[in-house]
Amino acid sequence: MSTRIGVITFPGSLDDRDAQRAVRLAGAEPVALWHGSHDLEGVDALVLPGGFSYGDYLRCGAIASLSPIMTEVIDAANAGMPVLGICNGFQMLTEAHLLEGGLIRNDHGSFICRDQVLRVENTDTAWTTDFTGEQEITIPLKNGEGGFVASDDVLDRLEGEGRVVFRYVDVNPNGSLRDIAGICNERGNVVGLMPHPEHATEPGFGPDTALAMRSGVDGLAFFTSAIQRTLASA
Ligand SMILES: NC(=O)CC[C@H](N)C(=O)O
Repeated sequence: MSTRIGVITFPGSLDDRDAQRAVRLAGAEPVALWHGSHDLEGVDALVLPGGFSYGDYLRCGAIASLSPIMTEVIDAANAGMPVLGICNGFQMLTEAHLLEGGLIRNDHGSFICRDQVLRVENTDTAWTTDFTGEQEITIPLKNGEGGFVASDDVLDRLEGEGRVVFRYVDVNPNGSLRDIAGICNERGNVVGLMPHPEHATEPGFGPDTALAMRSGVDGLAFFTSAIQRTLASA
């Protein structure tokens, strides 16, 4: 039986279909879940996708983090289920306090869209075991509120505990403190990042490989990692 990975659609989600496709390309079964439901339909892992939930009103992800299904997401995350928040999904995970810190407006004040190089600094999380340590990957970045902020204490703790999972390389595109692109919770089952792995899973449809000199499918390993994790704990 294949791993079933749920992708939650919120009002204003944009990348839910791409996330479902990435799950399928990685070899798992995508399960479409709705924010207004209280049923995770027995999935083995969860993706909170990118987009503009509730039109980014209040703060990006703030209203969606109060959706009915988030009660179940929080319970599942606390029980150890692999949960990945991508961009708007990362914003929701910080708003729901499943991840520390917060995301604020890019320091240059504009929406940004680019192929971004990241360094994978923790390969022990549920979503990164298929990377090698210090591996540099290129995946798309597209957001208006991607600046990661936290107090010095929290930043020191995240770094000290190896919970900075991804760091921006070459360019810091948004003013994120300490070049942080993504983090995980203490257990390593909940991961959030601003760039978009689901958009780099299919040759010819991801980053500009001529420019990046890379495969263009660096995002696939997020999903294959989660599949390995769910099979290992089955
Ligand atoms: N791609 C996204 O998920 C964007 C998230 C959010 N709407 C922002 O602009 O910051």
